[in-house]
Amino acid sequence: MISVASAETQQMTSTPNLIEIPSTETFIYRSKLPDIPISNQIPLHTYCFENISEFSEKPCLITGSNGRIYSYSETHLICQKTAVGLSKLGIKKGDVIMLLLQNCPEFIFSFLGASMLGAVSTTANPFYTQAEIFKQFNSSKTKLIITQSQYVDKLRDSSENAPKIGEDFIVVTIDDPPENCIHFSVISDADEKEIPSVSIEPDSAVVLPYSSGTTGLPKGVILTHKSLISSVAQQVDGENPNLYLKSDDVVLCVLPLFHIYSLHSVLLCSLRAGAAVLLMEKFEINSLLELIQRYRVSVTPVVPPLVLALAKNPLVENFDLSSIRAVLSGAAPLGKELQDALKSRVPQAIFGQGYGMTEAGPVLAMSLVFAKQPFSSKSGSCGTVVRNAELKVIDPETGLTLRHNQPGEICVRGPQIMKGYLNDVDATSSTVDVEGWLHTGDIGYVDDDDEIFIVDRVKELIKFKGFQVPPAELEALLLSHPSIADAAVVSQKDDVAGEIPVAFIVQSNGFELTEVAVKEYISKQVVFYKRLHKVFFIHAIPKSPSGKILRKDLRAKLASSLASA
Ligand SMILES: CC(C)(COP(=O)(O)OP(=O)(O)OC[C@H]1O[C@@H](n2cnc3c(N)ncnc32)[C@H](O)[C@@H]1OP(=O)(O)O)[C@@H](O)C(=O)NCCC(=O)NCCSC(=O)/C=C/c1ccc(O)cc1
Repeated sequence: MISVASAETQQMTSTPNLIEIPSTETFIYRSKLPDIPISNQIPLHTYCFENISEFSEKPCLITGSNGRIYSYSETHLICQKTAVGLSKLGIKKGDVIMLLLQNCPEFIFSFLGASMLGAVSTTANPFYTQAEIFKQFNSSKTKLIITQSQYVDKLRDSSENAPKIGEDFIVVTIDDPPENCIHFSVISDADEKEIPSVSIEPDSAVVLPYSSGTTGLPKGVILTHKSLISSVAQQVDGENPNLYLKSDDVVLCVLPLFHIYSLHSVLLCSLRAGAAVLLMEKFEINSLLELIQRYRVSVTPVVPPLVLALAKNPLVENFDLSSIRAVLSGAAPLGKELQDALKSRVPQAIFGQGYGMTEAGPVLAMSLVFAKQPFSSKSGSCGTVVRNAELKVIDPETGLTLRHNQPGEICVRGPQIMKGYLNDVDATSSTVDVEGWLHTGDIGYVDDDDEIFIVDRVKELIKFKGFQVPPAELEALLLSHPSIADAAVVSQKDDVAGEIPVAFIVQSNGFELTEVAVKEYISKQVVFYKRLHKVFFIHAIPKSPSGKILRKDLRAKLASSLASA
């Protein structure tokens, strides 16, 4: 639905002899679903468990690895106990804890327990290197880390001024605790009656994921109680929810909870709706299929590489996937051929895409095929804008809004978007403008049926299997190499991963460097998905007069070298 909103702000002056510029209309897209009242003035945990009396004895969390099932009442109780346990370790309102965990029940107990104290969880990939973990640790001012014992070695930095476990921060492990660490049971066995009473403002942070946004290095994205509640409500609340989840649904949680897609659209949406969440620590096709069959999984939020695995792997034929009623794909574009290939294997399921971005809190658009009273949707579309929000498409040069079918930068506004980047006013103001519009850096258009199609990206970001690879981070590492004079990292299309990072390098005079040496230099310092897949040696990095890397030129170079190969 399109509505013509207030005329764009014009600089009007009272000087009589100035020519008046005709006002320009702003075209704003809204959901086909009506706005709903959203109770976003309460804390996130209260909102998630608000309807718990309707399903308190139903399964809430199912642990795929050992079959342990936690009912809603049990989950709620352990979250409260964990809140008390964390507070006994000194965690209080406004403090940050780091969840360095794969998917497991303790992730949820800790996240919601911290929320109950008004504390904030920063989420991180346990595969991060020591340097990556400590960057986020220092930036977020983490006081306590919850992790698994196998990752504790990475938290021991022997350099002199580095923070030390037990002295400068606390480490809690969910399995046997190594030296100076505390077992999770110490916090989860606390007496829930001792829960401190805290007043939590809707605008206070509850989660702090890291994202590089449209440009630069990873930054802490402040998502508040209000923003996350709004985003969950936009999906699952109202008489005709956009993403209709039922309390007898079993929702697959194989995507990592340390990213906002899974945290929001799998966990929080399921909790609000009373559905069961099936937790898988890591993706492995055989156990995934076994678990879908055993627990009659009905909703599967996925990313395109998982669609590929399910569509192509011959093992799929050996399992009963008839329980799946909905397949939601997000985080990267899903091609029609791939969608159709999986559709032929699970013909009873509805397919659709969601469009999210950490900074957008996260969901901008969701396919209406998932609504309780659904609308049809075209393959390739990533949905229509969520309710209680506005979306516009602007010409990146002029900032003027574009109408149907004209590609431009997608912008979104609503109560769900981030409060801002942590301690980074400049990055915040170049992402969220003074009128509250979040500029995504994605180029797309809205068709005549109000469906959104993403066609390109103005942002630098590379997405490997849905994971963010910020080129600026790899470029900074490359430039720290003594034999590298200049460097640029861009994406190359890839059938399996979607995109892979490749580097263009200018060598310093007189030094000989090999592709293997450059790749090794990077892979030692970064998590697996940021590794370079190819290195090209060139004489100069193409740059604009202001010094900006001309990434489009490099991508074109790449495409032509591939074509001639
Ligand atoms: C499940 C995937 C698709 C595939 O996993 P994989 O096949 O294991 O491949 P990986 O490349 O990830 O793993 C690399 C290696 O790490 C290994 N590994 C891996 N987990 C383990 C392990 N727990 N132990 C031990 N070895 C391991 C794995 O086995 C593998 O080893 P190797 O085969 O030797 O290379 C994985 O890539 C993945 O989770 N990707 C999704 C990332 C993601 O969630 N992104 C979302 C960002 S936020 C966003 O964009 C929001 C959008 C959004 C959109 C819509 C919405 O509604 C809301 C939001």
